[in-house]
Amino acid sequence: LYFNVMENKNTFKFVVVGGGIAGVTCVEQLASQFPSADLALITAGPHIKAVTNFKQVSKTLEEFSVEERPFTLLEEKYSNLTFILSAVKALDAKSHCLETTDGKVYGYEKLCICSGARPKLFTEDNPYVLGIRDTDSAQDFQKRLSQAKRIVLIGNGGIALELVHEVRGCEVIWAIKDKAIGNTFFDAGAAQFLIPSLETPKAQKPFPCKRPRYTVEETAGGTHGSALGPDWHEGIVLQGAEQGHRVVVEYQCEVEKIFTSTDVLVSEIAPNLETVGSWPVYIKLNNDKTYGCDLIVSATGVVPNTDPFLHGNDFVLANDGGLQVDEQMRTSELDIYAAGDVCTACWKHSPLWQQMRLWTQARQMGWHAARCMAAHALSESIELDFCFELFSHITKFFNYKVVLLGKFNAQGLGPNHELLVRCTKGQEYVKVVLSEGRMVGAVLIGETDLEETFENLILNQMDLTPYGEDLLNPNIDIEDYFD
Ligand SMILES: Cc1cc2nc3c(=O)[nH]c(=O)nc-3n(C[C@H](O)[C@H](O)[C@H](O)COP(=O)(O)OP(=O)(O)OC[C@H]3O[C@@H](n4cnc5c(N)ncnc54)[C@H](O)[C@@H]3O)c2cc1C
Ligand SMILES: NC(=O)c1ccc[n+]([C@@H]2O[C@H](COP(=O)([O-])OP(=O)(O)OC[C@H]3O[C@@H](n4cnc5c(N)ncnc54)[C@H](O)[C@@H]3O)[C@@H](O)[C@H]2O)c1
Repeated sequence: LYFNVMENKNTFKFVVVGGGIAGVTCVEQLASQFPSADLALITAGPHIKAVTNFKQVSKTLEEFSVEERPFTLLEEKYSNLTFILSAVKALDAKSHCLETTDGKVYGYEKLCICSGARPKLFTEDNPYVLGIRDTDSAQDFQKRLSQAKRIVLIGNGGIALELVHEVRGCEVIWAIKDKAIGNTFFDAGAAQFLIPSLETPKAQKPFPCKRPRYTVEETAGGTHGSALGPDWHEGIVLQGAEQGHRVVVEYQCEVEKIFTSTDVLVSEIAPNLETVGSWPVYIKLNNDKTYGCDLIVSATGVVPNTDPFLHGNDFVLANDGGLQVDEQMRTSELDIYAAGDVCTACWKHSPLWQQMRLWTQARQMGWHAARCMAAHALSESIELDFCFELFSHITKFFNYKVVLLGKFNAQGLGPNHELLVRCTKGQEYVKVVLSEGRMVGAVLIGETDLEETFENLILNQMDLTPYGEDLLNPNIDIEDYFD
């Protein structure tokens, strides 16, 4: 790729691509660190994601709200920041130039790519299969759900856990590959604790839409801005066509075939079909069950948005399709950094940290990338931030507070670990992962109040062998114990 309009290009000291949490955190940090340098934020939609109410809960645990705001607020705050509302369509890493879909070319001294990720649907181009990613897709889902009597949900991670709890007035067939629900966050024990909540009727509550727009295709076509309705912050109610709430979990199965009754004679493909009705679409699972339904939701993970940046350049990609970054958030191309969902952390991780594509990590990476870009611009160096020492995440599933610390699912530990578990039905589930007597991870569900103490025990790697099972003894005030 060669940009022959080089002499007319606008050049900035720093350019950040993407108005999600990673990009906004990165550009804000740069703007305040270099108040007189020219900076640009290029993003495909008119709204940006802002981190608000940031609270450092403990050394590594953090909580914050995410608000969608018009970009003008950023421009008003930082006089040295230019906001470019367009999508990047090409990059020439050698000449340090970007081209946007409106044909303009911008030069940079240092660039940070924060273009996020998009849903990885288990099947493409099927009008009955949808993914949830942003306001548009969540509202599309809401509309189609309002006419639906039955939906099939594929996937067993964060989105599936949230949806299965929020959808009302519609039967949900939840088909998962695993033996237990919520495999990206929980083990079978925690899943067992949560299962009763699947059937518990709950008060109607809006489903939070947490995602900005994802893709270039949607936004560059000129439709941007139309999707974000006034009720964005109110969330949306996920109500089906009927009353009640029923979830059927189909364990250890995968999708074999999707078909409509016009495709073939349903009875030939699915002789075991229990409910022969006229459904718009049918889904055959490899456990020999077939369900008719109104729509299928694919909550099967994400794929990094790297396409516009790759052609003609030499980025090294990780197995998950992310741009590989080192501990300074540098990609393999000179002066190009990446942060958030688009990148894959390829440095030698601390034994207690792993990457998960989450808000918290998007914020941390955006912030760290900005500090590295700033340091390198001044020919200084910088160390990996402390937040990458220990994985920590606070969230909510099925209305329970959930805290995950370190190797919470004994990831990568092989047989070399033991578990301590304490569980009070309907109230709390506490699991501790120990390796050679040291705490290396924990799952805390409910109001356990243990997060800070456990975080300290994980960080200081104290030998806990002498305490044995007392570690989780509810009659011992563990905080006092370790003071
Ligand atoms: C439904 C849902 C619920 C979630 N819930 C949680 C949760 O409860 N807790 C949690 O920690 N995480 C949650 N996540 C994950 C979290 O939202 C992401 O990890 C995080 O938002 C990633 O931020 P990001 O800035 O890297 O990317 P994104 O937020 O995806 O932002 C990418 C930005 O880049 C722009 N862009 C893309 N391509 C281009 C281009 N070519 N040119 C210009 N701009 C471009 C986009 O318009 C967008 O502004 C959830 C995700 C989903 C989908
Ligand atoms: N509260 C939270 O922390 C929260 C909530 C929602 C989403 N998120 C994040 O948002 C992102 C997207 O969420 P998600 O739930 O789509 O992704 P995820 O990575 O959390 O889960 C993907 C799930 O899909 C399954 N899967 C993958 N391919 C499949 C296939 N072909 N057939 C059947 N199952 C398949 C995986 O086994 C996994 O259970 C993730 O990064 C997630 O961590 C976080």
